[in-house]
Amino acid sequence: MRTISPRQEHQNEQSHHQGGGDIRPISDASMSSSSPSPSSSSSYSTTSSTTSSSRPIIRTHTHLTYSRHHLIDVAMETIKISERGSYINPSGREVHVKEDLDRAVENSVHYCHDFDFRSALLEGCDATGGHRHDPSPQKQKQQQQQQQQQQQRSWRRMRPRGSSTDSRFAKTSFLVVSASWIESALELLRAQRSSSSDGTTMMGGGDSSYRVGVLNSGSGTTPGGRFLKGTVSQEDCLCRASLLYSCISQPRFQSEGRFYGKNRGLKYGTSNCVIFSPDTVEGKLLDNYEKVSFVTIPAPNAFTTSSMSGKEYNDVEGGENRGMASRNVSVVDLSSMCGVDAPSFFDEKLEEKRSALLSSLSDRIHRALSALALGGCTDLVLPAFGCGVHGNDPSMVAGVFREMLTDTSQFGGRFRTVVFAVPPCRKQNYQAFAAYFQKSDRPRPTILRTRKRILVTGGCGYIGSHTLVSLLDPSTTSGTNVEYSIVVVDNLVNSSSESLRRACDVTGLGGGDFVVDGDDDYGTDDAGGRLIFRKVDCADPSGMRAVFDEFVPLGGFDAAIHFAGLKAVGESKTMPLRYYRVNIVATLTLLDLMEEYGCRTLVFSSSATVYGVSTRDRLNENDEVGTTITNCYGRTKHMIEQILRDFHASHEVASSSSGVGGEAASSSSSSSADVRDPWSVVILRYFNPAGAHPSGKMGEDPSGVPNNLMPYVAQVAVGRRPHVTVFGNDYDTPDGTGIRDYLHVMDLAEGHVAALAYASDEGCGSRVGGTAGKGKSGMGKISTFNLGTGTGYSVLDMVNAFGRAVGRPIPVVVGPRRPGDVTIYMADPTRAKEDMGWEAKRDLDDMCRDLWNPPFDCIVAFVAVYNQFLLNLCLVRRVRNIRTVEQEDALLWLVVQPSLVDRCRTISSSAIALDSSR
Ligand SMILES: O=c1ccn([C@@H]2O[C@H](COP(=O)(O)OP(=O)(O)O[C@H]3O[C@H](CO)[C@H](O)[C@H](O)[C@H]3O)[C@@H](O)[C@H]2O)c(=O)[nH]1
Repeated sequence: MRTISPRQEHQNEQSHHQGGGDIRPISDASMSSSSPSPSSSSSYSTTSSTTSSSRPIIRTHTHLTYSRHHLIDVAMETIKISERGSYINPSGREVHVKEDLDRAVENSVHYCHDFDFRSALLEGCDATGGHRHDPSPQKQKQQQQQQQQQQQRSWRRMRPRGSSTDSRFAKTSFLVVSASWIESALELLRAQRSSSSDGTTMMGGGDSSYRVGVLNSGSGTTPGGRFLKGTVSQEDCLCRASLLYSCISQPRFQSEGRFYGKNRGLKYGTSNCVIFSPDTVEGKLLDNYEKVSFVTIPAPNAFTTSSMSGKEYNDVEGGENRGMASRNVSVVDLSSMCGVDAPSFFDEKLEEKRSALLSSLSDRIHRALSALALGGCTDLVLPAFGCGVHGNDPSMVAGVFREMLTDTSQFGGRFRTVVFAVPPCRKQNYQAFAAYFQKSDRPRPTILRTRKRILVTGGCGYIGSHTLVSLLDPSTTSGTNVEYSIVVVDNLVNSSSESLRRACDVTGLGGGDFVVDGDDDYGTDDAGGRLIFRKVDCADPSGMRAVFDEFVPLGGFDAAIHFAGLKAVGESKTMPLRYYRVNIVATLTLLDLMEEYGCRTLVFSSSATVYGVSTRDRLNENDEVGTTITNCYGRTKHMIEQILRDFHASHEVASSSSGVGGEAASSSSSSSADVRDPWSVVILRYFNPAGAHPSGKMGEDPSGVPNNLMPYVAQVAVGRRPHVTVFGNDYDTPDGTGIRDYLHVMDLAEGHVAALAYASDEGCGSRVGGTAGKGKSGMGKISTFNLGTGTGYSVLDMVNAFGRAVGRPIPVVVGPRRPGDVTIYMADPTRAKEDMGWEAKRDLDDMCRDLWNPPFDCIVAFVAVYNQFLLNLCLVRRVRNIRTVEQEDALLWLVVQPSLVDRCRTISSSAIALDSSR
């Protein structure tokens, strides 16, 4: 169990926690300098203000969420690499970094708070690194001369051939990317290198004279922030992924008056001292490491201003901001960047504080850019400086950067490419920077994908886990502007978190590391984790509250998909109270918390069973529901639909009575929220889901005897059961057996993506999973959709189709009708197609083929059991040595199915080969 609540954890980290992003484990294959495979990466969120065809394309890998322990291990390994001076690369070769690392450490420069960057830039040299505290003028002069000579030597070594600090480019090329900083730096290096080698040119010409510099929004008091403690601020991530820590943690930066010494001596805030670390060894486990320069300076902290006056802030925030105007640092016009919030800032005191913050921000950004320019950096990777837990307004920060970097400004043309890298989880930061670095006469970004965080209850089950695949798969959501990160809550009563690992596996998102289990002290997904798991019962208010609380600092949830609940029709008849308690209470708990935390978009997993015993062949959403339902499970679904309608209606009443002026509605808790967002609810009535993910790695795994037809048929096909009992062949249908609307589970999964887009007004529902639709918006509404194909198949159709997929007939025995079964149950799916643009794409053969595709891992597991069995036979010659039910079950499979044994043998050998190659 967690020993510290995520909220506490977040608060504890606030002083150094910058907003995450570059979790880049030392062993992460994506560190490799080779191009990422399409399945493990996605290119997105690239906004450029130039039309240059040769601009670097930043590809961003999926961001993984790692346990804090893992991150600490990575940090320790980084330290060891620094000490050892070498590392073993992925090919097993020892790569020596010592020489370059020593040089980077030695050449790291400290600029004191009064170092005059402006003059240094004008002179085109870096001067001395600035020592303010020299005791005598004579000694100071002597020291300066010495240092100048030393620096000149250093710069001669470091400065790229053919360039000087005052070299200028025709134009700076800007990019805003949803990616991590190191990743962006690596891509810049690759892009520059390829533009040099293939003869095409970057802005300003492609040659080898480039140096990539990264702005590190660092801790003022502790080198590397808390990277040794496994946290995920920008600095933490940079220090794990490079050898920057060795450069900034040197004792000479700790002494009084120097960077850390100076900052530690301040009562409030941080100073504007700067450390420039040239050509720091970066990318520890790349085949060959790269060299990137870093400038380290703390970002001003917006929260500091709330506890003091603007004057105080100016005075104490390093104490160096006084007199900034006299150093002629350009301060951006405040009114131009106040956006919609502007009026609230014109409170006199707030205005004063904001002005002070802006001054400090301008000063620090100026100093950071100056240090990078003096250091000969031609291409920059910049963060949303201080826009994480330091609370700076991203529009303000982007505005300051623009003021300093664009064409006519001070650094206009000073750099060749400037990449603003914003971790995917920081969509507001991304949008602010995209807005500032995209002018109307320049092409709009073709894709501006934002990340939405979705809470999925019951996500480990059959339909839930397949839906995760669709939500995570870029090809499913390619028609939308969004990308999803998912938090799954599930009590695992009837499922396993293994399905999440499989979901990650089939989407190429990183296997087991991707899943964060609730039983350990793991970090949050501040770095943009795509799939997080919390083992929580949806009906447990405190457990669920902890999950909502945990994600508040990260922006909370944009929507929820509610799968959690019990679903066995037969069981529900024998334990009705359990069904009512679990299904209804879980929903009420979820709704309460969604309301409280302002998450107002819900997709609910209902069932066609709510239509009850209908006499209509094709059911549409306006048909009567509820009156003829034959089991408690179905009634819980119907009741929840009713609850959702009542709940939604109550908000419509509240918002209409609150009026434009936001007059109080009846309930105080809802009235404040009602003027913000309307509730959008989509109820999905599933018909008969069947099939599995085509990879064969996922599927339905019912415990005990399957209730539904297709899982039962599958067990007969593998010899686990002798035959299928057909429940009645005297129905009024062509072959006498019942007809149902069977739907491929991946079509059903895509129906949820469409529903989410529809409910959230993403305007792209028409492209998700189906053909042309109108893509209407369901925002603010409650809508109900049938998810079915509109085509019916009889029991015998299904059994025969499966027999075709398997390659032999499936034995059937005709039995009596099953009580409660109806003759025909088919969907009229027109509304889903017209409103959400969704329709089923897969047919009966797809369903049977994918269901038959046996899970690879499962076969390998059986091979292991089979081998164990043979061993036992040899040793003891008694079958009794097979000890577990699973072993007996597996043995039964293997004995009954010799063909499967053969397949197992074949696959077994390739599995061994696979293992040894890893
Ligand atoms: O061993 C079996 C199992 C089923 N059937 C027949 O196969 C058809 C499908 O039966 P399922 O149990 O697979 O599915 P149902 O249509 O009965 O019910 C399913 O679909 C419903 C909506 O159509 C509800 O969602 C319900 O919860 C869900 O179990 C029926 O004619 C049934 O009589 C057999 O002949 N033999």
